[in-house]
Amino acid sequence: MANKILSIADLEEAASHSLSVSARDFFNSGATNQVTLYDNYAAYRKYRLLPRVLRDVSLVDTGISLFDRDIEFPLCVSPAGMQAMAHPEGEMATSRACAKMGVNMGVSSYANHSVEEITVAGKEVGPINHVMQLYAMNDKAKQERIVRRAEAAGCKAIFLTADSPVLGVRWNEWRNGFMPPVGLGYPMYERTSTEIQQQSHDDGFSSTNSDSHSWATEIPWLRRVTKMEIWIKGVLTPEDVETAIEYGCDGVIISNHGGRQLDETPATIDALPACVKAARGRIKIHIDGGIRSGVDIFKALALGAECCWVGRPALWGLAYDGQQGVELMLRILFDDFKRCMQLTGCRSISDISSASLAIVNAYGPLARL
Ligand SMILES: Cc1cc2nc3c(=O)[nH]c(=O)nc-3n(C[C@H](O)[C@H](O)[C@H](O)COP(=O)(O)O)c2cc1C
Ligand SMILES: CCCCCCCCCCC(=O)C(=O)O
Repeated sequence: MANKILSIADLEEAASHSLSVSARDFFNSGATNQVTLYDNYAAYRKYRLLPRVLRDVSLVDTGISLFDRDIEFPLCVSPAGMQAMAHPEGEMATSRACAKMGVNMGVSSYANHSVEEITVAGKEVGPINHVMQLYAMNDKAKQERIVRRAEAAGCKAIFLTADSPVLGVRWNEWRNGFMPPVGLGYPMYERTSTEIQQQSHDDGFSSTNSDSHSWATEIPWLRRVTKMEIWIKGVLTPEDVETAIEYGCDGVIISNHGGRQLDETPATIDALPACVKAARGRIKIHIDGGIRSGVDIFKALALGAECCWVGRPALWGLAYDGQQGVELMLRILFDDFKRCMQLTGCRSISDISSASLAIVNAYGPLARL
């Protein structure tokens, strides 16, 4: 079965056969008109690779160091909620697959398994670092419990999701009357399945989530309650990179939540260069959104990202074949990335730069960056 899946597009297609329409649309869709969802992927297509030839690429080092540990290649799995809707083992299977393939994982606050279960599952397979995704919440005592549980479970960072004061407009959820399947809870939110079923998805989010969040309320508060690194997930502008630096944050994820929050925000690969320029090396810059091949990872690094994250590909892997499906997804991206490095003449991550990229110009020859 596995040998028919050669690309992330193959995996998406295969996954769609094992998901209900409502679950598939929940995972795959973006907000309103799906403009950003599409752009995230399409924007990568305007770059072309400029290979340097006759270089010895027999030994290629794809690794980077992240949270004081080497990972196999510059890719991790983004926090995404409700993974047990894709496979009963949900986030535990994702964690095991990430550990097996030597990459890190983000744990969503809306995970169907607890951070304790997820971290243990991964660590039983091999070395792995986790980060805990967090929303600003109305109930600060509960928010603090999530942070403390994550730290006690060994998470290395908080990824504070900053793009979601309210949920994005998701027509698919309204059309399908989306509800998580009966039996699935949100243990980090201390919500049982029975409680979840009593509210619409949208109402559930707005009842727990704080829309009065701000840099001044969230970051100093987080610094007081944890020693973990603090990263801001959902940054798209150089101005917010600067603010993250002012507040002493450790990193930012250039992200538009996979096109699920505000539609018609820029593709993340288009937002990246100005953010990298503003950062001037003072804060770590990672990226997610629309990354579907090793070539996309290479392009993001060439434009200045230190590491990439993928959301939906892991969900498709899970839906296709649980832990093995997520491993397959990571293997496809690893093999493609390594091959791309070899074919562009890069022996290590530090060899990857904008010199390897050109931009398609509709009116003339390719333009060098
Ligand atoms: C089904 C689903 C659930 C998600 N849940 C969360 C979440 O709970 N918290 C969060 O910060 N981001 C969440 N995200 C966004 C991802 O972390 C990530 O930013 C996005 O999926 C990256 O885009 P990609 O799916 O194109 O790779 C979710 C994404 C999906 C598809
Ligand atoms: C406590 C009940 C809340 C129910 C709302 C869950 C919303 C999950 C949002 C996950 C996410 O970020 C996404 O993109 O989807």
